[in-house]
Amino acid sequence: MSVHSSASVKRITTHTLQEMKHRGEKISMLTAYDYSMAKIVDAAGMDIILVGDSASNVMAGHETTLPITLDQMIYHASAVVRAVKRSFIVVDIPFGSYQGNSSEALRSAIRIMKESGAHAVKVEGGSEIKESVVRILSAGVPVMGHLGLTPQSIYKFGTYTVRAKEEAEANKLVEDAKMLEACGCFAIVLEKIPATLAKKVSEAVNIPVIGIGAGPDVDGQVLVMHDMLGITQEFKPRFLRQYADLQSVMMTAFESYIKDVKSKDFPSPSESY
Ligand SMILES: Nc1nc(=O)c2c([nH]1)NC[C@@H]1CN(c3ccc(C(=O)N[C@@H](CCC(=O)O)C(=O)O)cc3)CN21
Ligand SMILES: CC(C)C(=O)C(=O)O
Ligand SMILES: [Mg+2]
Repeated sequence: MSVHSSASVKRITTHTLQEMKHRGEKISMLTAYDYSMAKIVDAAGMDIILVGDSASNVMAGHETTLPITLDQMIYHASAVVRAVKRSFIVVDIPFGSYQGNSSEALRSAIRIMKESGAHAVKVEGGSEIKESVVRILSAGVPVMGHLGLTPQSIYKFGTYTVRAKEEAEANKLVEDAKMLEACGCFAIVLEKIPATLAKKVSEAVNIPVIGIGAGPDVDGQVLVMHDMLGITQEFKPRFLRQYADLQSVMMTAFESYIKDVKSKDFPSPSESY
């Protein structure tokens, strides 16, 4: 039986991820928003698939993650769930569906779990959202935290610059990470903070810490799929490593197709009935 047949595939769980941290095996995490792409990411052996609210940018063309709705996140998440056999699937709870109201936070988390079949949710922030985190965890839903650059509060900061360079902000971040661990979160994402601070956080908590622009001394790395594939055009922050130039591959394919249609080369007799 092939390792990719459903019967023999061993699912990644929160427990697997915890063990990986303790073994020192780095955790791989990538976003996916649809069935076809998630199927490839899962088959490649990704540990965690994040149905990120970056879908707002990458899928819908919005400037920020704020406009995407809970219904839209559930639509993306259900498509990903249908494709995946092994990866652990985490879904961002979108802006406005959990902040400042723990009952709504619980309702949103339960809708995601029930309607998409995903395995966990992710929320941005520390002490400000503690009640929501506790409430979601009380229902048995695994929660991933997200500290540092938190794009859902971009208008509070005004820029996407590196976070927690000042000592006060760095101290709060460490305290928030400890708080999230104490509440029972199974992992934390750290976005765009100094590598030294990320290392300190990873050592201060026992749960896996996944970085994006947080240096090498964390327990895993996450990137946005379309950025690392070179489909995204303008977005080239320092933390991004581009693993392919799909933009030019796709452009060539589209141009060839147009040419073949115009020249009547396509379809040929063998492509016709
Ligand atoms: N395509 C995409 N990739 C992402 O990584 C991503 C999204 N969208 N949307 C949601 C958040 C927003 N994120 C961001 C956004 C901007 C920077 C950033 O570094 N921007 C500028 C620098 C801005 C500044 O220094 O003021 C850059 O260098 O591109 C990083 C992460 C990460 N997430
Ligand atoms: C960048 C990652 C961590 C994320 O939250 C997203 O893709 O929405
Ligand atoms: Mg996000």
